[in-house]
Amino acid sequence: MNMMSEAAVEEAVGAKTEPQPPIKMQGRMVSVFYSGSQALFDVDLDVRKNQVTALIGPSGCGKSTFLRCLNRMNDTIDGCEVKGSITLDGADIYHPAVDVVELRASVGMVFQKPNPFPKSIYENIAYGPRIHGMANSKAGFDEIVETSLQRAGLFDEVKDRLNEPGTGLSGGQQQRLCIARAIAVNPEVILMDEPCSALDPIATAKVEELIDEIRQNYTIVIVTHSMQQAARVSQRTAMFHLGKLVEVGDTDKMFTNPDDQRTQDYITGRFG
Ligand SMILES: Nc1ncnc2c1ncn2[C@@H]1O[C@H](COP(=O)(O)OP(=O)(O)OP(=O)(O)O)[C@@H](O)[C@H]1O
Repeated sequence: MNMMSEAAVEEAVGAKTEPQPPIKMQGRMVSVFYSGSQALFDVDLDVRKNQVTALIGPSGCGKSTFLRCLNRMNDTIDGCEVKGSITLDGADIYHPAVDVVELRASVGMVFQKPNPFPKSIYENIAYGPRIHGMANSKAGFDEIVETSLQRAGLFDEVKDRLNEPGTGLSGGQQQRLCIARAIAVNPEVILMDEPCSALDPIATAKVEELIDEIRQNYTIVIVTHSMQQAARVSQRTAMFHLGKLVEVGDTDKMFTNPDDQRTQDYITGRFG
């Protein structure tokens, strides 16, 4: 019998389904407890490579809690316990042999409030690469600093004041500095917890443009309260409610034709 490959069958019938990018991170049955009180319930969620995945849902639904599981930031919270499994390229990130400092370089994080170190712009970027021994000469670090600032779309604005304090930049510039700092240690995934909530609309637009550009090279997971932002920047959206993952799907579908009534109610502003 003449068997056709799956791709050939799709071509023959004119199927338009785009192949999904490979899975970069995978959460299975992820539950989180704070001092025994359960905040996240059995979450199964895949994060796909070179996509932006948006986590949405009403306040307190567990978005940040799930985000922090992806680079073990919850380890830093007393009384917090994570159950289930989370993998990066198929490897368990909670395995006892995992070096958490290395993990957090591979899975970097950008916070709600820009938090540059109280050091120069240059040192904000060079600090991580120095700890990780990524260069062995001044020229090597100069190159990392320039490339990271370029990638974060900030180099032209700061190239003449690299030795001035990072805290002297505008809020939007500080947030792009924090993105450059995450980029400097060669991450594979960048987690962003409401990265624009402290920024004005123009700075927000710049960071959103930047997110769209850098996803070519990285995988991004973003927590946002802004439905417009989720719709603008993400390819996949995951909706949380009361600690549970309600549904996840292509952003276009989630915002036009979600399967779950709770998603419909949330995106149309009926609750949250
Ligand atoms: N450090 C903590 N200690 C104890 N409980 C916590 C802690 N962080 C979060 N929680 C609880 O876990 C639940 C989920 O919180 P989480 O911050 O993950 O939600 P969220 O969806 O990100 O909320 P928001 O949109 O308001 O930031 C909430 O009930 C919250 O009170």
